[in-house]
Amino acid sequence: MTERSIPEARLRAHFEACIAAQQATMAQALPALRRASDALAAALDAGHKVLACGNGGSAADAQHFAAELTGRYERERPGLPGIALSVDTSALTAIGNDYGFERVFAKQVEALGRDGDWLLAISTSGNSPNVVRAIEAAHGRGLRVIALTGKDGGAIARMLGADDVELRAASAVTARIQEVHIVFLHALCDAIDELLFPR
Ligand SMILES: O=C(CO)[C@@H](O)[C@H](O)[C@H](O)[C@H](O)COP(=O)(O)O
Ligand SMILES: [Zn+2]
Repeated sequence: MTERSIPEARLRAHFEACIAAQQATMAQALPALRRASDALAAALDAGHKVLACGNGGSAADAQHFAAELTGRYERERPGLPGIALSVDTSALTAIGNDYGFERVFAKQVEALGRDGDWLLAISTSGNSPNVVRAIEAAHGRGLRVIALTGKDGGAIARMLGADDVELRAASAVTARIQEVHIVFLHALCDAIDELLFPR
């Protein structure tokens, strides 16, 4: 076992930076989060579905959210239609191999997306080309977009329409942005439960 030990101050700094990012985001994102919550709940209530995509940690977030829709969040309720586009290795490798990695989500959006569905597009930089292409495909298929971003919102912020919603984490650090994104996603789950399945 190593005799080296990480200073507690360094560990504390993670929490402090996370808290600061959460507070800065809370100060500016609640109206957009409310709009996203209401829109998503209404779409699911009308029988539409959510497609979710992102890379790396954001792929995990997309899967996490889809699982909370199809399974459950905090209360017992019927499953809701959410599909993560990052989970099908055959689709990812075939589309990536045949069309290029930039098309891995877009091609699935074209195949699965229907008018009235929503795309949950997650990118901390707002610049991942395959997420950008997924949003283009979504717009072409009549889907609206909830984009989870950070930094300056990147290319994604500039391509959203008036019917889309950007939820931007107020941080320039990828890890902090991801931590805020998880709060956004759990808040959306809670709002969906509260609006569609009130206790
Ligand atoms: O989780 C992390 C870093 O915390 C990484 O896996 C990270 O998600 C990857 O580098 C992604 O490719 C970053 O893409 P994006 O958030 O800029 O769209
Ligand atoms: Zn990470």
